[in-house]
Amino acid sequence: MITTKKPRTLYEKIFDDHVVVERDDGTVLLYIDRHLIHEVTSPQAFNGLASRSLPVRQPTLQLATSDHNVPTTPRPYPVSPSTYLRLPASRLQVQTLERNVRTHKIPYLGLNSRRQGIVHVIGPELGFTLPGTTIVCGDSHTSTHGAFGALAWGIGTSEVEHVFATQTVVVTRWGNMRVEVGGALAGGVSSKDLMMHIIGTIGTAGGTGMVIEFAGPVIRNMSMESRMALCNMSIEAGARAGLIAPDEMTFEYVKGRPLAPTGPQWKDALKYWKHLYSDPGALFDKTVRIDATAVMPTVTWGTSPEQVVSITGSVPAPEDFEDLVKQESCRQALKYMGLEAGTKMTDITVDKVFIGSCTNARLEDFRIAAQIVRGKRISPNLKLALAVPGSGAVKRAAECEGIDTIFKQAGFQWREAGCSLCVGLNEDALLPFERCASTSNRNFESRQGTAGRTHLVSPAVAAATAIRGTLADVRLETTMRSEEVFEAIYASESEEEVESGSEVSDPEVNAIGEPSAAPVARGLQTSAYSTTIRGSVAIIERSNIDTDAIFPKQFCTTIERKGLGDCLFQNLRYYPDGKPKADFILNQKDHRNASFLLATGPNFGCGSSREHAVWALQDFGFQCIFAPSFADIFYNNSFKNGLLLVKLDAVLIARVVEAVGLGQQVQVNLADQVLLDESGSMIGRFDIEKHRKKELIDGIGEIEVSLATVESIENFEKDRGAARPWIDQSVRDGWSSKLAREVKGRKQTRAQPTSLEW
Ligand SMILES: CC(C)[C@H](C(=O)O)[C@@H](O)C(=O)O
Ligand code: SF4
Repeated sequence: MITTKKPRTLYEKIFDDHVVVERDDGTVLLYIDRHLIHEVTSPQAFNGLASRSLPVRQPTLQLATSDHNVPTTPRPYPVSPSTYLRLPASRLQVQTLERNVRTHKIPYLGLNSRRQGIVHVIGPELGFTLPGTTIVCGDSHTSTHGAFGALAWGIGTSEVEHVFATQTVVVTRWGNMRVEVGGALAGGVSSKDLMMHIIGTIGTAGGTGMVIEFAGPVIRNMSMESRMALCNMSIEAGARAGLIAPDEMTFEYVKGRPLAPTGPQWKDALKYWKHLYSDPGALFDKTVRIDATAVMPTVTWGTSPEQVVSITGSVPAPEDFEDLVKQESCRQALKYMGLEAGTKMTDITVDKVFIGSCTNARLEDFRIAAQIVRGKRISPNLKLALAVPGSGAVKRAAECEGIDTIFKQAGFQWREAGCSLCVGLNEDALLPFERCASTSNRNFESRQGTAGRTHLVSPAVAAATAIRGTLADVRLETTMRSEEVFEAIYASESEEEVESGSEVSDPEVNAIGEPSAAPVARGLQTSAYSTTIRGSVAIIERSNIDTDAIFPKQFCTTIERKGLGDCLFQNLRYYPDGKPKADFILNQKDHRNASFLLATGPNFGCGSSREHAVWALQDFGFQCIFAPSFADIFYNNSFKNGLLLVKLDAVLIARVVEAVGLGQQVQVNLADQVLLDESGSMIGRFDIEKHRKKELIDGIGEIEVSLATVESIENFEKDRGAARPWIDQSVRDGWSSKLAREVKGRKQTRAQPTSLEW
C-alpha cells in the first residue's frame, strides 16, 4: 500500500517538531528553543520563580537585554545604571533585571555592552534567532523573528515564568493564514508600507488566532531587514505570529553570526532548514492575496494601525465607513487626533519625527532615510527629529558609513540604542497634543506620551516629512529617481562586513549595580475562582481597546503585580492635568464598584503583551470582561490570572445593555456557562474552551502541572539534542568561546566605531 504523507504548512512543521506532550484537553506542551528577556516583563516572573524556589531550567537558551527604559542620550562608558538612569522606576527595573540575570547566570547584554539594543534587533544580529526554532519573549513584537522561519510569538509574564521553570509553554494549535503578495513594490514603497496596507485590508483583528505566513514573489525578493519589519507588525494584524519560509537570503544572513552554528553543525542545520517551507497542497484556513503594485507610501490617520490611507489620500469621514462600529471609531479617532475629515494627508504638519523602534531601526532603514535627508535641513517648524538605532551594532555600522553625520548635519539628533519614543518609557516622549511622524508600530492614544498624536510611517516617509515639516510623499521629496530609492530600500545585506574581535558583556563580566528594593513575593499560581459572579456592569462603547489604554505605558516601569488598579484607563479617566473626566464611566459613583466590564466593540486587549493590563483590571475589582472578541495575548494572560473573559455576540450585548439600562445587575455562572439577569432569568449562554474553564475552576498552577511531567521534558531534550544538536550547541559555543574571547581584554572604554562585528 502506498502511503503519502499529509502535506503540512511551515507552521505545522515547526510546531510538530516541538511538541513535548499533546494533552487530551487540546493543549500542547511546546518546547521553547530561545527565550528573549527584557526589563519590563520579567521582574514579576523572576519573583514568582523565587517564591517557588525554582531555578531557570536552561539559562543558556535565554538572552536578556535592557531596552525599553534606557536613556538614549550619550552614554559615558563605563555606564553606571545608578547614575545614567535618572528616572527612579526605570533604574530599579533595569537593576532588578541585572540582579536576576546574575543570579540565574543568564547571558545579558546590558548598558555596558556594545551589542545592547532592542530585544528584537539584537536576537537576529547575534544569530540567536535561527530558522525552525521556537522563540518567545514577554513582548508582543516577538513576531519579528518569524522573518527567519522561526515560530516566534509574544507571551505574558506568567508564561515567562513558565518558560524559566520548564523551557516550555502551554498552547493550543493555532489557525494558519497565508498572505500572498504578488506584483512588485514601486519605488519609495517599503515593506512597512506593504504591512500597513495589509493591516488596513484585513484589520487589526484579521489575524486573530492565526499564524500568518507571508509568501509570494515580493516576499522572496525582500531583504532580511524588510522581512523583519513585515513580520514585526503581524501583531498589529492581531496574529499570533508572522512567518516567512527561510531561503538562501536567510542562510546568508545567519552564517557567521556569533551564536549561529558552525562547521559540520552548520551543514546539518542547513539540511534541516531547507525543508522548512509549506508543502504544495498544504491547507491554510484562510488565504489573502495582495497586489503589491497597488501599494503606495502608506500612513495612519487615526489611533489604530488599521486606520491607514495612502499618502496621496485625505483624512476620511465617519460616513466613509459602512460599518457602524468603524464609523464610531473614526469619530473618536478624529477627535483625539485633532483632524478634520477631508484634510489632505500631505497638509498635516508635525512637531516631531522619530526614526527608530523594533520595526524600523535597522541599518537598511537608516540608509534609506539618509539618502533622503542628505544635504538638506529639517523643517524649522519641527521641534525635534530623532534617529535612534535599534542596537549598538546598528549604530556603529551606520556611523562607519557616515550616516550619523548626514543626520546630524540635517538637524536630527543621533542617539544611543533603545526603544525610545516608540513607547516613551524613558525620557523621550511627546508632550500633550504634539504630533509625530513615527516609524514605530503603534499609534494608540497616548502611546508616545499622554495626549500625543502619532502617525505611523515608513523610514523614507519619516525622512521626507522631517524635511518638509508636513507628512510627505517621499516620491516627490527626493531628487533620487524612484528606482534608486527602491534600490536603497533593498540594499544588499552582504555589504556588511564579517569581522570579529569586538567587545561584549556577559553575566560574569558586567558591572552590575545592586537593586534598591527587595523582590516582591507572590503566591502560587492557583486561583480561587468563584463559579458565579454577580454585580453591576460598566459599559465602554469602543472597539480595539488596546492594552496601552487599559494600562498606560508610563506605569509599565513597576516591578509589582499588586496595587495597579489606580493606573487602570488613566488616560481615559483623567485629563493631562490630572482632573477626572466626569463623563468616563469608571468615574461615576454607580459604576466604580462594577464587577463586569462590557466593551461593545471588538478586539478588546489588542496591542502590547503587558500582563499589567490584567492585573490592573483585577485590582480595580473587575472579575469578568464581556466583549465581542478579544486579542490573543490578552485572552491568554487573563485566564492565567483567573480573570474570566466572555465573548458575547451582538444580540447578547444588546440584552446586557438593556438590563443595565433598567438598572439591573447581572450574573455569570461559569459551571453552566450562562448569563442571567438580576432576577435569575436567562440572558443567554456562552461558549468557553474546556481547558480554560477547567483552569479557572480547578485553579491548579500551570507550572506545577507541567513540572509533574518533567520526565517528558527531559526526554524531549534528549531527542532534540540528538536530532538537532546545533540548537543548544551553537549558543553554548558562542557564549563560551567566541563571545567570551571577545570579553577577554575588554576595556571599559568606547572602542572606535567599526562595521558590524560579524
Ligand atoms: C512592554 C512590552 C510588554 C510591550 C509589548 O508587548 O509590546 C512593549 O514592547 C510595547 O511595544 O508596548
Ligand atoms: S514596539 Fe517599541 S516598545 Fe515594543 S519592543 Fe518594539 S521598540 Fe520596544
